[in-house]
Amino acid sequence: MSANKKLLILPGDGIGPEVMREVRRVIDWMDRRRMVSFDISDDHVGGAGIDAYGEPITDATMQKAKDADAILFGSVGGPKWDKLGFQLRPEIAILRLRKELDLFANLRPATVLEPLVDASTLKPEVVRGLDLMIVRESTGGIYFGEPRGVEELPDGQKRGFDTETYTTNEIERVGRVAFELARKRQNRVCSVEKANVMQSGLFWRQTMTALREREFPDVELSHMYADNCAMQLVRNPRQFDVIVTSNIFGDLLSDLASMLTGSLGMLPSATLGAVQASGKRHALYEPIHGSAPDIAGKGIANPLGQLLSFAMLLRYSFNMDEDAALIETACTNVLRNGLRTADIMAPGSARVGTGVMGESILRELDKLAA
Ligand SMILES: NC(=O)c1ccc[n+]([C@@H]2O[C@H](COP(=O)([O-])OP(=O)(O)OC[C@H]3O[C@@H](n4cnc5c(N)ncnc54)[C@H](O)[C@@H]3O)[C@@H](O)[C@H]2O)c1
Ligand SMILES: CC(C)[C@H](C(=O)O)[C@@H](O)C(=O)O
Ligand SMILES: [Mg+2]
Repeated sequence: MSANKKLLILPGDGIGPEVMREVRRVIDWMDRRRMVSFDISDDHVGGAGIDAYGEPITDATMQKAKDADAILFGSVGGPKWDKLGFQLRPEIAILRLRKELDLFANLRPATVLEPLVDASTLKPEVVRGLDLMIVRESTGGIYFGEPRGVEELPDGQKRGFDTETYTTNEIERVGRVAFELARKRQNRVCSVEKANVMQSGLFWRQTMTALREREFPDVELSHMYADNCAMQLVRNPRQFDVIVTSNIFGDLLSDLASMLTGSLGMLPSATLGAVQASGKRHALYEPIHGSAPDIAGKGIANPLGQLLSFAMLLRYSFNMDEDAALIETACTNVLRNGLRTADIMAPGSARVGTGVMGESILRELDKLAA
């Protein structure tokens, strides 16, 4: 048993708190079994932050995030806060966390669990056995590039603009994460950009090529245009091992990849910073889905993406590989037993809501730990 692991929980909006509740039950279960003892704090962010404090994320919450060993994030946003203007968007909460904690490597694994082979909109023979890792750069690119804004033109029109920028260091540090991950997997990295139309895309390609020659000659590197990559992910997703790409392309391609696994509600993610001199590494874990306003409050959201994000937290921040595997196995077994939330429903399965899915996972954990 290890103690005093500082965990900050930020459930956010919409289905965020609904799926986070199921993680809290798993944490309580682990606590009861004395597997781990977290020093947990939580706070309001996103729309909930605006309602509680007048801003999506306060400096005090940011400080808690900096002090934490790991952050578990739900999801933010929703129609209630849509009209507040650009500076008060709930989404600023997650963007500020990524930027100020320098969480530059967003790992988005897309793994097809065997019981869900039929849940994908693609044919089983296309997705069976898929195990893909998308490494999305998450503190740069068009999300943060300057200049950005809306300006008046002399002819009376307006013009909105954002800027894609990438420096050598920004590309190399996320590239290193991808190459290092590949070494533990099938040793293949596919770097994705649009070098055919974007200066920053060509620079990304050249920088990745030079990095591989210099530091990772043992790893296979290929390059692909982002539009082709979107098509290839649907045509033959198993051709990929690790994909490394920019912030915006990683956002799009990971939503696409989620449907290979059955549902957006299934995909977890880890967003990691650099290992500091003290040995500490800032890290945030969240499902890739949003606050799903269309189903919020109905108790039908799939909690597995959030639970699997917690499993990633145990593995990456606390080296608790066995406990992470226990949760992952419990999730797979519950699906194997035929339980499905609405988003992954299949003929002959039992449709359950968020709470029953969570309870079934606890029962499964009981069995596995017996
Ligand atoms: N990290 C985040 O906090 C995050 C991520 C993505 C979107 N958002 C925000 O969420 C809000 C809604 O965005 P959106 O509708 O484009 O994307 P979304 O991911 O919230 O929902 C897209 C679709 O997937 C479904 N879905 C998502 N998660 C699910 C789950 N766990 N179980 C079952 N179905 C699920 C939704 O019902 C919806 O039909 C926006 O404000 C957006 O900015 C936040
Ligand atoms: C909510 C939004 C800012 C976020 C992003 O675009 O990065 C989301 O879509 C994600 O994938 O985490
Ligand atoms: Mg997204």
